[in-house]
Amino acid sequence: MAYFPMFVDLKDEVCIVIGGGMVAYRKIKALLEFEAEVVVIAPEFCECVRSLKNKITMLNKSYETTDIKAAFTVIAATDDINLNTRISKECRELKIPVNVVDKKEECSFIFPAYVKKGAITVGVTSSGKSPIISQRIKNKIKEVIPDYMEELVEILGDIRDEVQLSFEQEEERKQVYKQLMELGCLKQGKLTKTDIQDIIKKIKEN
Ligand SMILES: C[C@@]1(CC(=O)O)c2cc3[nH]c(cc4nc(cc5[nH]c(cc(n2)[C@H]1CCC(=O)O)[C@@](C)(CC(=O)O)[C@@H]5CCC(=O)O)C(CC(=O)O)=C4CCC(=O)O)c(CCC(=O)O)c3CC(=O)O
Ligand SMILES: NC(=O)C1=CN([C@@H]2O[C@H](COP(=O)(O)OP(=O)(O)OC[C@H]3O[C@@H](n4cnc5c(N)ncnc54)[C@H](O)[C@@H]3O)[C@@H](O)[C@H]2O)C=CC1
Repeated sequence: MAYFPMFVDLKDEVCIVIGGGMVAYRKIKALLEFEAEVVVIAPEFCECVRSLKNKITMLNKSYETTDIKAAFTVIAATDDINLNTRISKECRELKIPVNVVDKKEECSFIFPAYVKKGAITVGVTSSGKSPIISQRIKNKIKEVIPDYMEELVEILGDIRDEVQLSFEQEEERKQVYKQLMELGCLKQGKLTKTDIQDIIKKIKEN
């Protein structure tokens, strides 16, 4: 059985992390990279979590059921197995997606190992079977995505409306993107306005 990679927009969504140890820290770092609004609840925070104090809200207390009411998602990352199980149950009752760091069966979603380059994200999962293998595959993938892809994806993203308006046929639109992508890779992301207009013109004329 394999898990489906569902990509979620976390920008400004309230993500509540219960627990303030190293595992929580890893999850917090990931959530912050995707611009979530992170609230961390724990009676004790490790040094790493404390170092993020300007980017997160820290509530120095033990978990209570009412804490999760307004959450978009919850991460149960305490070292107390029974508490993690309770948090999972309470989230499920409220239909809040929950991640539980010590029990895959209690998660409604799991974290991937990922590579992020601007808007490009590659996520790897072993569906809970071996995080260390996911980590290894991620490190290999990191080596093969050129840095210029970040810039190129922005350029191609910015012209979508114009291309949509200029070409009626899907096949023509596809040709525009394909040729721009190939030229963009050749020029390591440095596509100019003239490059774009030339390709659009050439395809219009055909
Ligand atoms: C199910 C899941 C739930 C979830 O956390 O979402 C889960 C669960 C558990 N992890 C455990 C252990 C380790 N986890 C890591 C590392 C990562 N774990 C991550 C995700 C996930 N871990 C989800 C499945 C992901 C998948 O399918 O691949 C990553 C990918 C993402 C992240 O953490 O954000 C991140 C790599 C990030 C990166 O490098 O990019 C390492 C390696 C290390 O520490 O360096 C070890 C030690 C080696 C080992 O055990 O393999 C244990 C046993 C704890 C114990 O033994 O006490 C459990 C509990 C269990 O197995 O039930
Ligand atoms: N999913 C993953 O990737 C991994 C998961 N784990 C699991 O994660 C668990 C946590 O690991 P660490 O962060 O290293 O543990 P830790 O002991 O460093 O941190 C636990 C945190 O939980 C907090 N906590 C305890 N009771 C609480 C309560 N009632 N309310 C709120 N917070 C509470 C503590 O104050 C502390 O901040 C481990 O028990 C292990 O089973 C371990 C390795 C990887």
